[in-house]
Amino acid sequence: MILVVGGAGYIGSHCVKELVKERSVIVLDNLSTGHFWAIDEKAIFIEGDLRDEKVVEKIFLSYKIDAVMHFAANSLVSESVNNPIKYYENNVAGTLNLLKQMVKHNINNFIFSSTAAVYGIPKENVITEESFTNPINPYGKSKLMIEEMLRDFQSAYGLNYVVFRYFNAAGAHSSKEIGEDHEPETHLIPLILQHLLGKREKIKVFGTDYDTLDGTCIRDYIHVTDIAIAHILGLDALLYKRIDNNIYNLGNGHGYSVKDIIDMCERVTGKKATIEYESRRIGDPARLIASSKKIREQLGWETEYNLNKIIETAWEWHINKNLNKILK
Ligand SMILES: NC(=O)c1ccc[n+]([C@@H]2O[C@H](COP(=O)([O-])OP(=O)(O)OC[C@H]3O[C@@H](n4cnc5c(N)ncnc54)[C@H](O)[C@@H]3O)[C@@H](O)[C@H]2O)c1
Ligand SMILES: O=c1ccn([C@@H]2O[C@H](COP(=O)(O)OP(=O)(O)O[C@H]3O[C@H](CO)[C@@H](O)[C@H](O)[C@H]3O)[C@@H](O)[C@H]2O)c(=O)[nH]1
Repeated sequence: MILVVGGAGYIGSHCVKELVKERSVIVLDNLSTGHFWAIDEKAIFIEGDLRDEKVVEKIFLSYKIDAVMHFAANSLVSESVNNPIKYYENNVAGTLNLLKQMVKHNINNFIFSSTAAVYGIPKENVITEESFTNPINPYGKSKLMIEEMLRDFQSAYGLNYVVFRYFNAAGAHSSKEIGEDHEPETHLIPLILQHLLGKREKIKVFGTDYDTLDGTCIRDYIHVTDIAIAHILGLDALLYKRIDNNIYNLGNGHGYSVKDIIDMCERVTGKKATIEYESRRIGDPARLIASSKKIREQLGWETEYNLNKIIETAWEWHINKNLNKILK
């Protein structure tokens, strides 16, 4: 049985959908940013907080857990700058609590959601796992601290782990049942699509004076189901001892500017956006593009969704969600 912590959230719920095809799954989530409706009905759900030792211990005593996938975190960069306590408490202390219980109950396999934010402002145009890590905000720092904690737990207690550093997760499940649904929403693609659906007056572009071709920031967008598939491959590799203790970037290897994304959203939806140009958002690096060569070579990961398909699935999900609301 696989324990998915944060399985009601955006990326966690997509991983649960893949996992339940082959395995028994139990989800622990406090529903702080996730949704009960997003959890696949084949999974067992326990509403609780990962910082609550009793809740976590009860799960480990009640079920035979083969591996833990850990998605639960707070992950808003600007919030982390203003409220670092929340980030060190939930991300770092919460993960420590989970790992302590894993050691106590002799559960050795762990998959962790890290982020491109651990690289800070990278020097390279394309980032490999060997690129220097130098996070510039408490969110990125909290994730890097956990990565370091994992190394120590490996050498002291024999914990086997895989860390995935996601670049910009986007898109929605092909069933249109689940997709990105954050409140407040801060991510570029859902904000543009909400605007094009008439739910927001305009789309703001943060910064037009970056050292990029059109002056706006460049990111590497990766479909949430491609991320989920990487987790399945990582899990199998861990359980069948083909790898241990590895860190992998998850991205498509293509960089798109904010303007490119708006253009593509307009093309997919057939609608025209109203754009407002603003000054830079604090803490945004100009360019984040992943090399995912390592996971492609070692685990045979292949991505299925290009930017066009990412935005198409996201758009279908937004329309479907809107329809469901109208019908209710
Ligand atoms: N979305 C991205 O582009 C992106 C990029 C890089 C890394 N990540 C990382 O991926 C993971 C998932 O991101 P997401 O976008 O799905 O976020 P999300 O907010 O949608 O999901 C997080 C889930 O964890 C739950 N949770 C939070 N704190 C908890 C706690 N103390 N106890 C129990 N449950 C708790 C939330 O209710 C939610 O369901 C996070 O760790 C995030 O840092 C996300
Ligand atoms: O209204 C908006 C929202 C965003 N942006 C820009 O769009 C780009 C993408 O922003 P966003 O969608 O907020 O994602 P990121 O800030 O790049 O962060 C995401 O991707 C990172 C990895 O690359 C992860 O660490 C984070 O958890 C995840 O939120 C950035 O240049 C933003 O400045 C705008 O111009 N206008």
